[in-house]
Amino acid sequence: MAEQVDVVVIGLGVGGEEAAGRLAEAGLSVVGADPRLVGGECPYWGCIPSKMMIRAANLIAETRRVDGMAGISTIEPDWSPVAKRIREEATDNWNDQVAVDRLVKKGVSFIRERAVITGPGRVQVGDREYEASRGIVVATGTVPVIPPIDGLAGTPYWTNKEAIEAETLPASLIVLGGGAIGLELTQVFARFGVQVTVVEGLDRILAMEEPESSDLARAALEHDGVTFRTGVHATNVSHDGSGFTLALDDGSTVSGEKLLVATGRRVDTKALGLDLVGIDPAARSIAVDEHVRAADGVWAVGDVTGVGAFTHNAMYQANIAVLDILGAEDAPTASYHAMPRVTFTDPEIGAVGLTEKQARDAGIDVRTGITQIPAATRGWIHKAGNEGFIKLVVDNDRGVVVGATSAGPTGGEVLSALAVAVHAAVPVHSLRQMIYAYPTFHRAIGSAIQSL
Ligand SMILES: Cc1cc2nc3c(=O)[nH]c(=O)nc-3n(C[C@H](O)[C@H](O)[C@H](O)COP(=O)(O)OP(=O)(O)OC[C@H]3O[C@@H](n4cnc5c(N)ncnc54)[C@H](O)[C@@H]3O)c2cc1C
Ligand SMILES: NC(=O)c1ccc[n+]([C@@H]2O[C@H](COP(=O)([O-])OP(=O)(O)OC[C@H]3O[C@@H](n4cnc5c(N)ncnc54)[C@H](O)[C@@H]3O)[C@@H](O)[C@H]2O)c1
Repeated sequence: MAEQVDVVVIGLGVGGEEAAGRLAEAGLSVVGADPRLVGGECPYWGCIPSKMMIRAANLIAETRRVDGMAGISTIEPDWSPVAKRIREEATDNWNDQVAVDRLVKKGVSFIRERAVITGPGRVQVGDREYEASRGIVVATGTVPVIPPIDGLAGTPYWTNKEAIEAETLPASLIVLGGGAIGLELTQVFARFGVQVTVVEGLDRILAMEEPESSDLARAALEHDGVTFRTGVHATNVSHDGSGFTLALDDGSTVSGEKLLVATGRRVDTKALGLDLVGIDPAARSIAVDEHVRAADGVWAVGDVTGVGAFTHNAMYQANIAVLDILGAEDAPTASYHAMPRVTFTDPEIGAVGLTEKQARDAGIDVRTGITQIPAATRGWIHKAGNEGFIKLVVDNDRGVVVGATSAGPTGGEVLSALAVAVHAAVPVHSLRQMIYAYPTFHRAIGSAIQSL
């Protein structure tokens, strides 16, 4: 006999935790199911521990910049305080009791089990079945893509999980995939003395961003001692007990003590019962409308929607789902035209909205402007580690910025002004008249506008 509840939330990562907690606080009876840790990827194997690692690696880099500017510095990098901080401060040694208690205090019935949809409004969680009168929220996130390369499956390769959990560092590391995960972790490990080789199948790293961003990231990481192999694919992987060898399709090989696979993420919804509610279980992601509805009585939020694999997107969509489920009069609708993203390399590479190519492909009459951070007063003052640029992509017909990149020291913070401009479609002539404080990094936005 199915138990009656208002809502079942499947998956309690960032998106599901937010949706379940808010719905319970609003007075609904909510069951939240997750076989793993409440909070999901971001606090335990993603954003938070990786940014702690980046903070430590950036301290090393800043210390190395002292020479010639503030004296002489020496530094002996040591991974142990980083591994300790990740255990003690970030993840409670991968224990989610605090998060579980917080969720239960909000009124959510938490079950540490995998959930499966068994029909419209019906969900099986472990050995219990629920009938959800108000709806089901699917927030099951993604899992790492493991490419079908000969030999790889049988080897002890790392994904982000093992990389974040590392207590000691290898002497050398091969990173397969030059996207956000690969590059952030590459720079961390390189700054701690690991010999890193990045193997990227496309002809440039960070390929979803502007070509200028790819060039900047590559130059910065090469400065950290990283070797890049772009435009090549691994055809075979072998592990001899002490290290990995990748055979590449140009006939060469790459060797390293460890191998990190960072070749993207995929949804894992095949066994979720989605077909029973009219959703294609084999699709690359769960398609959602502007209320993040996926089917009658089903909402989907976060990475599983394929809109943008970012914590801020999971939170954004969770809010939309919550207000729609509650029938709020002024429930917002989703708009992704100003999706911000920051790759937390040093220099940070922030971007919002469309790249120049995406804008041209969309048929927009594009004008671009670019300014270099070292040429801006603050960049010149900053000197060591000042590399970066601001690039604007303007829709000529509408006279608004539809995309922007802010790369450099605090590039992710400088992005905020550009995100407002794209989000609110602030006219370019208005941005041109603004006063930009002197001598800030964000004042370079004014120079980029002048260069249009
Ligand atoms: C190394 C790394 C660094 C990152 N850094 C950033 C960053 O700096 N900024 C940023 O915005 N994003 C970052 N991300 C991405 C961010 O972690 C994700 O976008 C975010 O976690 C997505 O949240 P989610 O709720 O959609 O899914 P997840 O956090 O993946 O949670 C999904 C949950 O669903 C559960 N689940 C799956 N199937 C079932 C089922 N059948 N029943 C019950 N539960 C199920 C899983 O166990 C999991 O706990 C990073 C990711 C990684 C890997
Ligand atoms: N700072 C952040 O916000 C942050 C940080 C980390 C991750 N994330 C999120 O996590 C998602 C996943 O990150 P990711 O870096 O794994 O994926 P990604 O899609 O960003 O990059 C994967 C890279 O691997 C390459 N690749 C794929 N198959 C390959 C193969 N067989 N050989 C060589 N290269 C191959 C791709 O061309 C691509 O460049 C990102 O899209 C991002 O949304 C965000």
